[in-house]
Amino acid sequence: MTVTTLGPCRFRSPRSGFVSEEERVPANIIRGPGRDDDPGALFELAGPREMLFFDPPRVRAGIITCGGLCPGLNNVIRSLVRELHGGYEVREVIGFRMGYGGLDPRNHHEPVVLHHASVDDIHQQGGTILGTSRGPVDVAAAVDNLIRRKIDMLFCIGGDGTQRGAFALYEACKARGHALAVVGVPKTIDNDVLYVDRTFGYLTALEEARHVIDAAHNEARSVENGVAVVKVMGRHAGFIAAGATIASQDVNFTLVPEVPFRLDGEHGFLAAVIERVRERGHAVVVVAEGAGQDLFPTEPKATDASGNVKLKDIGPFLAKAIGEAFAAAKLPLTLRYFDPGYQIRSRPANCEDAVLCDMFARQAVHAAMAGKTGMVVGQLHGTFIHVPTSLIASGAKQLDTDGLFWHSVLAANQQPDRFG
Ligand SMILES: Nc1ncnc2c1ncn2[C@@H]1O[C@H](COP(=O)(O)OP(=O)(O)O)[C@@H](O)[C@H]1O
Ligand SMILES: O=P(O)(O)OC[C@H]1O[C@](O)(COP(=O)(O)O)[C@@H](O)[C@@H]1O
Ligand SMILES: [Mg+2]
Repeated sequence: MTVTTLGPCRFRSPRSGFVSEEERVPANIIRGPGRDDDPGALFELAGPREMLFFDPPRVRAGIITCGGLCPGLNNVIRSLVRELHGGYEVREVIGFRMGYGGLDPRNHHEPVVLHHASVDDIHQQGGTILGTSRGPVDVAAAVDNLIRRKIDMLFCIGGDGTQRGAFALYEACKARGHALAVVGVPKTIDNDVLYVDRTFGYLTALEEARHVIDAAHNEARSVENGVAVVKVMGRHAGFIAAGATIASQDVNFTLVPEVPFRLDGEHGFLAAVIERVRERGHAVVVVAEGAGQDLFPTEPKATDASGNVKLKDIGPFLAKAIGEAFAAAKLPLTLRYFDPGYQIRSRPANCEDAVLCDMFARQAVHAAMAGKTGMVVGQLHGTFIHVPTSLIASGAKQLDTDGLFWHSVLAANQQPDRFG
């Protein structure tokens, strides 16, 4: 599975610790009885190349952040800038502002020049110093701008949408005969990117979610019949809800998009909450924002500026349903509702995410210098790889409900496999 390269590599790299172009990382590594020996896709190993497509002192690089916030965005920006300037001594690094919209000069988001010193302490801040946005950009105008500014490589830090956008820019540049290395760094706290073991920001999100769950647990167990509902992010995948449940061990119900559930009936979710409260006096519910969407009436679905379906708000819906169920059962209830989504994703990166951000960023620079394009830095089995953008953008990762991770959730919260 080789990624596209802009052309022959004629310049010697100033870096060391080179990896070979021939080294490959298999998608499947488990062998044994009943297992297919097929290694699956073989990905290029990420890392510094001895020979480069670009002559470092002539390089002009661009960086952009798109989509929702995620802990570690500034860490990635910093390490990109430091690797480009410090590792390769490139000519110029430009930060495009406010997401893809900032590539179109008509939007008047003047780019900033990023120096070694200007990114000095940005990794200590949450958010992104460049700004971000959702919504389309005029690709022709964006490419005109990139060509006019003589940008050789563009680092696109973002989720699936950003990587689709990056691919559109790469294709448009190719059609215009401009050799642009477009390299993606996968971002999302949802951790739902294919061919990436763990996206940066995810562990910080778990840590923050756990603090909120601790508070929810304290609130619930300090009153009579206390029920706390915590809604966490996770549009199509329940990795945050599941991971926070395992980390906390105080959650009693975990609802995720991958496992549909029924509210009513003898084996429904509401009966289970009532039973738990009757037995133990309190309950903590963690729900991913994308869970239970089929419980809402089907109607034409609204989308945000990027084309993402706007989800129905499952948190208050569940809280209301729990309130009604307790009233019908004539049980007193003290309900506490927590919605910490923005509080979580705007945090600075924790230690493990900070390490991951640095690693992703530096591999992205090595790839771009070697002229790799239309690709995203991925990670499988703890090893950094090059993944064609088309493959990353072809789908999304979800929880494996037969896997160890989800089984650990069920072991921790003791909820049944299915409600209803
Ligand atoms: N299919 C697509 N083609 C081109 N650009 C896209 C596509 N999908 C999303 N984008 C753009 O990528 C940017 C980020 O997308 P978004 O879905 O908001 O966040 P994320 O990258 O985190 O998934 C937005 O500017 C959006 O318009
Ligand atoms: O930023 P918005 O528009 O409020 O959207 C919230 C969404 O952003 C996220 O935090 C991240 O989504 P993206 O990775 O697509 O940017 C989701 O978990 C959540 O559904
Ligand atoms: Mg997305």
